[in-house]
Amino acid sequence: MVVEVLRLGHRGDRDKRISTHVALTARALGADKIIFTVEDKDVESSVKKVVENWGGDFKFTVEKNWRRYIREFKNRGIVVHLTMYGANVNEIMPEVRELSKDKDILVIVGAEKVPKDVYELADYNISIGNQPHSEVAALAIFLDRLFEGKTLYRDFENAKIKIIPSNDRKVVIRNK
Ligand SMILES: C[S@@+](CC[C@H](N)C(=O)[O-])C[C@H]1O[C@@H](n2cnc3c(N)ncnc32)[C@H](O)[C@@H]1O
Repeated sequence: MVVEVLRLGHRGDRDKRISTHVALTARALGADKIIFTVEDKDVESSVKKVVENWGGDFKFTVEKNWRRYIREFKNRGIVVHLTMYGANVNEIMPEVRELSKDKDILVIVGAEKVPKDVYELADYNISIGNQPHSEVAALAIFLDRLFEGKTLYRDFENAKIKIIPSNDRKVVIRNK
């Protein structure tokens, strides 16, 4: 299964930090690729620097024609839109996990108001509770439920920096 995250919208300076966090959270919690719908070279270079230092093969792309991307994705996988209006993640996740055994997943998270047709394009509109919070939190919980915690142990290939988990000190390995 390949997991991709579509970051729908990005309001320039205002969203630089949170959009970067969406991408880093996607990578750290098991997604393979992030797709932005708006170009931002600063965000792109921050994410690429993390990949260069911390390893793995996480992809960063920009797709301005995101509706076409979603439609084409549906030929190979399922589309999940995270929204506070959706069906509760607790009820819907077993079904999504079952489908993920032989299908890829595209997870959509918004920045500002999400256009109405996204709700129709998505196969699943899923809420992480029905209170407004953050796309970073919503994405983190969704991915953690999808992978059932396993990606928290993931090793990233070709990492220049690696942490050895420790309860009482910082242990960092740097590969030249
Ligand atoms: C700050 S919110 C803006 C939402 C916007 N007001 C709207 O009506 O779509 C940004 C994104 O966070 C995610 N989000 C926020 N709260 C959520 C929740 N309770 N469940 C799932 N996703 C949520 C959604 O992906 C949303 O598009």
